Amino acid sequence: MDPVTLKLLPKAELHLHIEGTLEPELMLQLAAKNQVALPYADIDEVKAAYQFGSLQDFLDLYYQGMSVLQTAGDFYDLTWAYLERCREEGVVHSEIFFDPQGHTSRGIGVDIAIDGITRALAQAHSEWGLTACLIPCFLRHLSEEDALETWEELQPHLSHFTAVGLDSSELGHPPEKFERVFAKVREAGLKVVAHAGEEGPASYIWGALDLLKADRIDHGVRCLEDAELVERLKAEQIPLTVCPFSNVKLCVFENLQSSNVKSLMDAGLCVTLNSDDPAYFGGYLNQNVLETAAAQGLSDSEVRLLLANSIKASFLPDSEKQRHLAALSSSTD
Ligand code: HPA
Ligand SMILES: [Zn+2]
Repeated sequence: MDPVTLKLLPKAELHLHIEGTLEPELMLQLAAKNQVALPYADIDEVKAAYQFGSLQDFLDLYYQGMSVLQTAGDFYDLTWAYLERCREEGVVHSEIFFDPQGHTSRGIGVDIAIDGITRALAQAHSEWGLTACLIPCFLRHLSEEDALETWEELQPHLSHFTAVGLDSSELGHPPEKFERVFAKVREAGLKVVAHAGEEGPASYIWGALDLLKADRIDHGVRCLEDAELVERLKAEQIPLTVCPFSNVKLCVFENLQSSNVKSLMDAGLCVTLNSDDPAYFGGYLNQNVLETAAAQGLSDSEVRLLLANSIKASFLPDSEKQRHLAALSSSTD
């Protein structure tokens, strides 16, 4: 598919960490403003540091990078820059993760992050009609107790959230560690999403489904190692939010050619493509879609199916889904 056509097609992004949209330029600018010391002299040094051998390598720099975010205005600027990118790329709806514990652990209250992020979301909605959901995630390398405390801190802000997620270091931190806190999340009427089967085994996807009752699986690419799991994901059409550039940068796959996007689609699964942490992984949504389609040999109708899946798998109301799906199917290239 050509880039101009892709830009014009309505699409949703469902796996995007707002802290992972922190471009090196803004990172250095905020570091100078807020007097936060970073181990980089200039933008080239920041970019040169983005060579990751694993998820943990990335996370170490990701948490360091977010330390420059100090004020509500900083969170606003960060979010606004991403939303402008959505406008340019024809993303009509975005479901945005943020990591409360990545901020509270360094003395920045959840209210500061939420204030800045939601101000930018409201402005994009009023200026060009972009819709968004905000999804706080628990950091799985921290304790259950820490997640429970964070859940309490989020209580005054629940009306801003559609779902709660689970992210950070996967291996050694299976979903069962967070069964009780996600029971509270569901009792509060929120949806559940969880990173699973990125670096971790297929059993973590079972855990996310059966114990956390996840509505969607973030990444999930290792599901193909378990035929019974694939049957379950297919039968229930549980969406997978796959992030091709992320998977290559974090060495889950060697390159886009060896990614399993096409195999997941051929297995009848509800696959969506997403950018995860685009400032760190080398590209935003449309570049992920275009380069993955080329590398995997996807036809234009398969690309359209991925975009339709992104709308269907979103947490938008049915009427909004129907509106976007109608616009997608009426646009011909
Ligand atoms: O891809 C990811 N996996 C786990 N945690 C994360 N936090 C930001 N990005 C990621
Ligand atoms: Zn992610």
